[in-house]
Amino acid sequence: MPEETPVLAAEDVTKHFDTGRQTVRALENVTLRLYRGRIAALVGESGSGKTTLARLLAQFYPVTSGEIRLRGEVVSRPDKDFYGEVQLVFQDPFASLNSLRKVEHNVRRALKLHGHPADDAAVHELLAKVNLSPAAEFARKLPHELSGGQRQRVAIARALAVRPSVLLGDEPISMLDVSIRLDVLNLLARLREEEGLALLYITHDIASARYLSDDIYVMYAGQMVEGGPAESVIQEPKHPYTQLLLDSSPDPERAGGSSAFTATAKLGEPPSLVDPPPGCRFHPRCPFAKEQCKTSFPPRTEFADGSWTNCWLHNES
Ligand SMILES: Nc1ncnc2c1ncn2[C@@H]1O[C@H](COP(=O)(O)OP(=O)(O)OP(=O)(O)O)[C@@H](O)[C@H]1O
Repeated sequence: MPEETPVLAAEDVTKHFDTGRQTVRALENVTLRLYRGRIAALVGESGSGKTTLARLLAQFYPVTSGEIRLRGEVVSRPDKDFYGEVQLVFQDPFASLNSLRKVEHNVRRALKLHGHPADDAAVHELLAKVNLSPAAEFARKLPHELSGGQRQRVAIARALAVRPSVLLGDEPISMLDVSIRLDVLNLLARLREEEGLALLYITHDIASARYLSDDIYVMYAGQMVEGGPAESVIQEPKHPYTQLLLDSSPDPERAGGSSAFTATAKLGEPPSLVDPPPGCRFHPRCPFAKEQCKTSFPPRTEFADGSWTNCWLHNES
């Protein structure tokens, strides 16, 4: 990952939700950095904290500890300028669209809100940018008159209207028909290229992460366990959990194969985050777990290929 200052970063972030009766320890000391013109994928099972991290990055709610930094500066209270830079794209495109108003209204509103020219030409240009053409025709439709993929394109156009430098995509294709998922991924890749956007792509599908991203981050039960250049993480996964994810996602292009998991790959449930296992939260499912793993979370070990992991198997101390 590059040396330059990240556009947006979560630094050593912890998030606990206090629900009154109990505390959900959703994220523990997690760091993730997004760079201009790069796509980072965040992968992990359901409940690993991916959405929570995206929402912290988008400043939907405050961190329990740690920092969110925009171009190196700590963001203490999000304002209009922050949302001019950071936009979220949800799993369900309806979440960010006013379903009672036409596409053009939805896009125009975002343009106006951030002080950009909001005439028809500006609206049509954005629709064309997300491959909705003829733009004038799509502009006059209501969200429910579109297919899921078209609706997600409108949601992306609406996010782009703000001219952000960061786009956070929370499972942006998982509700779409399989046949058009690739189109939307390709659109995101093109926007990264053409607009120099920093992109976060959240998914539980490590194969699509490999397809789209430059960097991959792997999270398990609220702990960040591995990260690095996508090919290093895929071809030489260091953390047993990453190996498990790969083993349960067959990929003919991946060289070799691991591991101690083939027999046990689907066994085990992610732990409770109210009373999570101490140490490395993966240890109850890990066939390589040592005593140390049960008591303390390991420091990061870095590798020559640019990847890193937090795993006692790779730490001599
Ligand atoms: N507002 C909240 N109050 C209490 N607990 C919460 C809240 N938001 C999230 N959690 C809990 O935090 C944990 C992480 O949830 P999160 O939605 O971030 O996971 P995820 O990896 O995005 O999963 P999914 O893929 O299912 O969306 C879960 O145990 C969830 O129940």
